[in-house]
Amino acid sequence: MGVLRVVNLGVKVGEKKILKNVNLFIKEGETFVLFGPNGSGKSTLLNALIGNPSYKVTSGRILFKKVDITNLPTNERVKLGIGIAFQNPPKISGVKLIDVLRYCARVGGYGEDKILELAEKMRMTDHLYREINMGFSGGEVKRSELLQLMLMNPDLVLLDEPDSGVDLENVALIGEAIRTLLERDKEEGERTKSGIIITHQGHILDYVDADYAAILYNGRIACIGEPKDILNQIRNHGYEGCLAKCLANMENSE
Ligand SMILES: Nc1ncnc2c1ncn2[C@@H]1O[C@H](COP(=O)(O)OP(=O)(O)OP(=O)(O)O)[C@@H](O)[C@H]1O
Repeated sequence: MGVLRVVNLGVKVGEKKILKNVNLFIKEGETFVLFGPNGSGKSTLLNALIGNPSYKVTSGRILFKKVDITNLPTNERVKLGIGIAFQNPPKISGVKLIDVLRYCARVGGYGEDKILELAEKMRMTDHLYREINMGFSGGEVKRSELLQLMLMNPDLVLLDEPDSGVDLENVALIGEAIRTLLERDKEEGERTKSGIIITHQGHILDYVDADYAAILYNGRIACIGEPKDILNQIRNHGYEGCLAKCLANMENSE
């Protein structure tokens, strides 16, 4: 069953058209990896999926669990089961991490004990009463974002560069957490959680055996394939070379 269907999506930020015609279909239990050059619109796509009002949908539709969410506010999308870990979440003075975690735990149906258990697991116990993201290191920000997601327990997990700027030990911790969040240790047919992971270097792929990947380029999604294969092609041929190869393969198979 399809959990997310994005049809002909166009999105602009301010006056700039970023996404032109994005089409995406994700089944229940599937994890999808999105590559693409800086500024190609990967974060824009995730922001549009979660309903950030700065990202205006100019065309197309977003369907989640068969509900048209294109015009729904973010809190309604969260209630339906979408969660996001931002690349650069805001620092909010006066709001402590624990306050945000309590909101997340309410969404996920968990109590205070689960907050403490997962905070320890994500090594964030010492940060609970600090203002959120204020002075957090890069790795701490990523662990905090994941902790929030773990407490919300969403059905569709949107992860914007969870592995960027993270040291090797933290990549392992984050990788294990994402694997659990996306139920990657369960058998294929038993997974109910789906995800989109944006990554540049692909470190996270050492921990999460994603189902497939694609490149966002020129406002569109192209070059769908096996994640490590696509990553190698990008490494060896660059984005444009990779896209040219994909096009050639498609023509040969027709
Ligand atoms: N609030 C904004 N106002 C103006 N332009 C914006 C805004 N947010 C994003 N953009 C522009 O939209 C384009 C796409 O940005 P986006 O962050 O989606 O790219 P990305 O693929 O995630 O890049 P990266 O790999 O560098 O994180 C960029 O040119 C960016 O400058």
